[in-house]
Amino acid sequence: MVKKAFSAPGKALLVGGYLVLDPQYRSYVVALSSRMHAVVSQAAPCDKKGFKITIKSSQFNNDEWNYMVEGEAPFVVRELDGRKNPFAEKVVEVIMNYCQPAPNRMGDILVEIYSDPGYHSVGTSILKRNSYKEFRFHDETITKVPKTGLGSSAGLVTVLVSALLSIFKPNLDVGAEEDLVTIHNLSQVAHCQAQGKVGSGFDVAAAVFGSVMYQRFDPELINKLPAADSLHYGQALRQLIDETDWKFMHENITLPPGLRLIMGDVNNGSETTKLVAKVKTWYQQNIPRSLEIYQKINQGNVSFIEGIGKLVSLSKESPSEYSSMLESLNSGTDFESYDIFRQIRQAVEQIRSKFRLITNESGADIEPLVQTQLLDQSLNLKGVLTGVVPGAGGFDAISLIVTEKSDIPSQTQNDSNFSSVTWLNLRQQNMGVKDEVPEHYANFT
Ligand SMILES: Nc1ncnc2c1ncn2[C@@H]1O[C@H](COP(=O)(O)OP(=O)(O)O)[C@@H](O)[C@H]1O
Ligand SMILES: C[C@@](O)(CCOP(=O)(O)OP(=O)(O)O)CC(=O)O
Repeated sequence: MVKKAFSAPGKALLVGGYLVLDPQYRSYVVALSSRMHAVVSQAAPCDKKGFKITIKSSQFNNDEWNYMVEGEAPFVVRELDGRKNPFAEKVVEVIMNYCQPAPNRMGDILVEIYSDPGYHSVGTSILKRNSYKEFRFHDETITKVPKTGLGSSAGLVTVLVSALLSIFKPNLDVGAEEDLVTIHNLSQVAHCQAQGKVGSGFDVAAAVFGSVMYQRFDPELINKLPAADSLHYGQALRQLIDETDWKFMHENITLPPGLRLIMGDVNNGSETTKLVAKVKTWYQQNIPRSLEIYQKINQGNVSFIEGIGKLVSLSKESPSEYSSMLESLNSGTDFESYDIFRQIRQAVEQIRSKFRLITNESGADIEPLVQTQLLDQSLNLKGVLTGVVPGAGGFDAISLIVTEKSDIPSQTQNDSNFSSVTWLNLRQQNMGVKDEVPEHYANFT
């Protein structure tokens, strides 16, 4: 039996929150070392009129979803026991209508899902490992376990699309741009359909392509697809996936050498959809001033991206100058005398001050006072270049860019200002979807 395995990273949107919903603005997304995994295998065909796709998530109280595929296109899939997982269901539906297999000639498919520890709060879970991997096993179903906000659904959709597609397209090569674009387009469609809305898609883009400078696709591409049970769905889907230029930007980026990202989990309390709705209302009610504010934020975003790019270039062109800059950042002495560091700090301050203004005026807690205080105190720690409330903001987390040599947890452990922060054990990892070894997912004890 052929087995294959894939993994895809979680994300942190460092700059570009809210603006990224509009195709004209670019954002900066860092892929993280916490990854989602899928191991897929197919049984030999047997003489039946349909076949079953089983998706198993043993880490979440042995969650399992079984989808029956029968008849002919358009394929409408149903879960045999009425169990809901909209993301899994939409992936199965999208892949079936895109690949259009002959159900009577297919063997049953099993996909086992694993997610790295960073995605969910530890709670009462048990860590199990083998020599290659370690995962946390929870005693509750997936919807009951609190998330940390790394984009579990985007990761799930991306690895599931890769796994199922690899059955129908055995030469699928996740190292090839063309195949990655196919995985991306299919994943965006399934993810939007499962969410019931077309978000910016930066989380799916990072899961597929890794750390990227991202500018979104036109939401109409997905909005204008016919309904999944329509006779034209398969054809429209294939055209959209294979023959349409989505015109989105996904330029690979990397943080400068010697710097790394750290994430602090603060609390579990912000709902992105509510924040987005409040900001949209505020925006509409305050045109043209809101546009000017967005333009100021965008200036900050572009200046941040440019500053990071300058550091990457400097590290290559003048390594000794670069390393003394890092030294001064690490020791906290005089580093503001360096123009590029100042540019990055000022850019982030411009972004943050405008988001504080939007927070006050819209009632959406993008950078609430507690987070302002936390970030300002973080800037005084040794080795911290800058810090933001990632993504939609709120009370969930903070992200800091720090020197590799700094030890933020030990600088903050006895500091009551940081008592609400749990530093997450993850780092940036630029790689998007990648092949894994199926045998590495067995015998966890
Ligand atoms: N490990 C997993 N196994 C199965 N389904 C998962 C897993 N992780 C996430 N999901 C699916 O994604 C949903 C969470 O998506 P969502 O609420 O959008 O959170 P996020 O912001 O992390 O993407 C879960 O309810 C489940 O349907
Ligand atoms: C506001 C946004 O621009 C960014 C939201 O970023 P998060 O990283 O907070 O996202 P979730 O994981 O979905 O909560 C909305 C968007 O781009 O879709």
